[in-house]
Amino acid sequence: EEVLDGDFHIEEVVDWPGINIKLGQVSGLALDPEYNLVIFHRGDHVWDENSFDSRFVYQQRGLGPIEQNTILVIDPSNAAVLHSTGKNLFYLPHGLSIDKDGYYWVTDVALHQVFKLGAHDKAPLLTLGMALQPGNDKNHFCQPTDVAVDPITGTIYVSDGYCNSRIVQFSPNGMFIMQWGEETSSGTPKSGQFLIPHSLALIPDFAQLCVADRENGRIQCFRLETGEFTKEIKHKSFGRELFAVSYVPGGLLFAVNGKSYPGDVEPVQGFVMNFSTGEIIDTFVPVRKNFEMPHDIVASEDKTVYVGDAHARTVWKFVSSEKMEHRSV
Ligand SMILES: O=C(N[C@@H](O)C(=O)O)c1ccccc1
Repeated sequence: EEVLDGDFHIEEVVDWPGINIKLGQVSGLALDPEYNLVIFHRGDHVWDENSFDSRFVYQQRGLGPIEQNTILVIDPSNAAVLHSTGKNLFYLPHGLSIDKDGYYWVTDVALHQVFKLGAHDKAPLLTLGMALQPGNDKNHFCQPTDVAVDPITGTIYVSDGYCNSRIVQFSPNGMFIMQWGEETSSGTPKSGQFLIPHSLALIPDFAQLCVADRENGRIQCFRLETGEFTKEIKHKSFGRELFAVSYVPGGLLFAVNGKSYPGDVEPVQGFVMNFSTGEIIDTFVPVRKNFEMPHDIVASEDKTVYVGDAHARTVWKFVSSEKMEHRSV
């Protein structure tokens, strides 16, 4: 297929007005069944060094939940806000994914919870974790980062989290099934060890789940059924941190890395990889503004890619250049 060889290039759609949408810290992006872009952002709340104590207990409850709508549904072509929801529910939004039935699955690192929401509902349909109580067992998370739902079985996978190092598997109705993963010990990180499992990409074609193992600067993939390690994808150009992954049926894996530390040579950028070989096919950066903390990435089958930035508080749209050429003709 032509996209898996060298002539594949991703470029920003520089006339897409979405970068002007007024947003808080953008934490999660997803596409709904109509290919609308859905943005999960923090409104007027921010995650900074005062947000948690040393035991990961959220310190800013007094602020109350975010009063703005934290979930925006955006028209992919003209970036119009089609629908917004999610006010007075969350304290620190993090991950967002949308299942094949169009339900939203979100995580909140302050509440240490995972929620299933209908696109037009106010109250969650399912809640996992105990509000504001960090923990590490069958019904407590610690700053859970993302959710992925198997389109075939409905099985729920949660990446948990900043202060745990595991992937937790639940049945479609939220019963704990099993977990895998452990803290990274000193020395070279081993397979199945994590240092902030930060983002999930479910790979239906290969029955695998890939995890952005953020502070280990790598992607690890596992068998959906068993949690058995299948492969690691790691490149020097990732630098120290790999923040997010997104898979497109047909074999492409997209990712964004973390901002460079002073003295690092690897720039902050997006990556397009061949899932099967792990090879990098292309890298990309925005033309307008700069990546500051690209926090999530989502891609669709037609190679449209969105990146959301928690520090730049913006979302960019990218497309593959051959598509761009048709557009320019
Ligand atoms: O990583 C951090 N935040 C991001 O992931 C995010 O989700 O905003 C963070 C780390 C230390 C202090 C405050 C924030």
